Amino acid sequence: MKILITGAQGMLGQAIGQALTDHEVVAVSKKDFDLTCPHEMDRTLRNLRPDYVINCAAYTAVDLAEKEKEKSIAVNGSGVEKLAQICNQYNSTLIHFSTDYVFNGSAIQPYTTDATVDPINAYGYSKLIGEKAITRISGKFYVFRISWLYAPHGKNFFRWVAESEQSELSIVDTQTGSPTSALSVADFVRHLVSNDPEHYGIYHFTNTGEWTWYAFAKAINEKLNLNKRISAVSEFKTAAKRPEYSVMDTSRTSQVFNYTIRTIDEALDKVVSHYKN
Ligand SMILES: NC(=O)C1=CN([C@@H]2O[C@H](COP(=O)(O)OP(=O)(O)OC[C@H]3O[C@@H](n4cnc5c(N)ncnc54)[C@H](OP(=O)(O)O)[C@@H]3O)[C@@H](O)[C@H]2O)C=CC1
Ligand SMILES: Cc1cn([C@H]2C[C@H](O)[C@@H](COP(=O)(O)OP(=O)(O)O[C@H]3O[C@@H](C)C(=O)[C@@H](O)[C@H]3O)O2)c(=O)[nH]c1=O
Repeated sequence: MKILITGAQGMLGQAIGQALTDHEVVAVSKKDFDLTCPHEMDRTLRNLRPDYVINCAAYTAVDLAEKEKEKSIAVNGSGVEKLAQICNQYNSTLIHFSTDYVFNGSAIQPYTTDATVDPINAYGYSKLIGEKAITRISGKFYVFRISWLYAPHGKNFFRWVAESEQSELSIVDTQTGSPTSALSVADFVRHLVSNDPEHYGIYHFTNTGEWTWYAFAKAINEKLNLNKRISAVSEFKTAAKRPEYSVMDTSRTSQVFNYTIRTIDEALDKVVSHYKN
């Protein structure tokens, strides 16, 4: 397969690039494929005619988005809309990633894909605009809502806990979600590209199980033998609100794609082992 990966230098883009070694991959980053430059995107797809476009490019600064709403929408909303149109025009299947932050967090059981969306921060709102545009344009598309992404590389919570010089961390235990390894997402994408059921739509992909950020930090601390003192707090002041509960139901994804998803604990073990080596 000929595959274009956008946002290839980001955390997920790198992980997916490393997982797709059996395919002809063209990896592009913001400087040559900017979601806010339709002509650049059109030219690339016209020349390349990829079977798949895996869009890992996004505006992901959750707190900054509160101040930069327009910019976040230009990338995650209008930019994604344009990309979906261009994929349609050149008959490429679009694989796109959205977020658990499209939900308001008031649920008490895992969100299914048809649960009501109601983002409570600007980033979630901008991602929802992108999802809706892709669905409206239709065509050959997969949107995977993922959550709390981390990896041995890139900027993420796992690396912050592992590398912070602070010996004591105070972490919220009032938000619950499913930390998801970018290595797991990449493995799933590899499986999808080789076994595409052409069953397009919106899906949830997370490692299975749930932790609070505090529980996640404790698990990282233990598995890496960091010996930090980690305490639970009920509040950590941030510019953007975060959902209190954003666990997503992944059962449909497992069924449709015939794929067993790793648990949060197994996935963390794997990231820890990569991180150490
Ligand atoms: N990180 C997380 O916890 C989660 C992420 N997601 C989603 O997963 C996807 C991948 O996220 P992740 O890998 O963490 O994100 P990163 O921020 O690590 O990577 C995103 C990449 O997109 C690039 N980018 C930013 N703006 C543009 C633009 N206008 N045009 C082209 N490229 C651009 C960034 O470049 P530069 O750095 O130079 O700006 C960066 O390399 C995103 O869709 C995100 O919304 C969903 C849930 C959780
Ligand atoms: C630095 C710090 C953060 N926290 C809290 C704040 C927040 O609730 C939680 C995690 O903080 P982060 O800023 O790493 O996480 P955040 O940027 O909210 O992560 C989100 O990113 C976007 C892109 C997504 O799509 C989401 O799925 C989610 O992964 O930890 C503490 O409790 N103590 C601390 O010292």
